[in-house]
Amino acid sequence: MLQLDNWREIRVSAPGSIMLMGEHAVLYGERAIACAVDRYMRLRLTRREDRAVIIRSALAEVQGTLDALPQEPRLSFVLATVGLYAGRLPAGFELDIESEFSHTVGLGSSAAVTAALVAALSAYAGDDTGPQAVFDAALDVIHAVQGRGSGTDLAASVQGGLIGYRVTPRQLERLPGLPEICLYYSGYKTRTPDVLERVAQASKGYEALYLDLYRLMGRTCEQAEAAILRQDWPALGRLMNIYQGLMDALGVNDATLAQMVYRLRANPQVLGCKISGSGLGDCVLALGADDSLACDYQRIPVAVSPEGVRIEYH
Ligand SMILES: C[C@@](O)(CCO)CC(=O)[O-]
Repeated sequence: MLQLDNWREIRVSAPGSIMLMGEHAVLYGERAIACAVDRYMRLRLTRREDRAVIIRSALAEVQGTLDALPQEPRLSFVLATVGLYAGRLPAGFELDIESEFSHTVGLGSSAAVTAALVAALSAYAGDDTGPQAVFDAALDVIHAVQGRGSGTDLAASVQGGLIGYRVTPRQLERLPGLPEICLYYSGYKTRTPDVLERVAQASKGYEALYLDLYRLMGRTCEQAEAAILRQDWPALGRLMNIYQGLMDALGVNDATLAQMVYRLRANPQVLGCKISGSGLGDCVLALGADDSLACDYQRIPVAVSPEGVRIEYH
């Protein structure tokens, strides 16, 4: 408890994350694989004597009090998190948010900022800051802001490393590392809730077929976990390609993403590649790297971050 009494500043970092496999199917009870990546969201929280709340980030600045915070859609996850804790905090605070990655690329910035802020405010409130408590509170915020969400990227961000994950019954296993992976940003994205709505519309009249697709995605993901455990990278690449075919069947592939995928697959150094995340834009993930695509699409080299949410008291 000494650290809770004496701190002047709480610093929290949380890694970004990517989905390696399991997109969409994880919402239907199948397993997913995600990893924390070495790009971090960093927060600095200093306490105030009064009830003022001042939040500064590259996206927006907000000033209010614990009792009345303004609306700011660009900080919806941050403000929802503050709202969750406002009644339990002894006084106001100033918060500086710095991100090592843009919120437009698919590195799970909403999950990372929510995880980091839940940890910071839990520390300030004297609550449990363990990974399970941070995960549960952050998932509540994500559900409140965006509706559905499996929490896969959040789990990776909180725990760090490469993880196998299932929603119910909740399972989370650490997996060993990966060889070189690389993301390529398509230049546009469709919000996950909108992609989910498109899939829901497309599945009308084909519900049983879609459930079979989710089951196949789940089997593919389980085999991918086995390939990771035995470090069989050609097999993992092949399974990524199979999963990409299933994403296409689901209707979340498009012409640009398909072209990126096929250009990457033309390189023998790329063992496999697929959309990472919900689809209809955002990023393609390659197992291996390819320089030729980098002149047309932003290349985002990433490595697995063994570290999840980290709290420091100063
Ligand atoms: C499409 C989805 O499976 C992945 C989005 O990154 C949604 C989710 O898991 O919450």
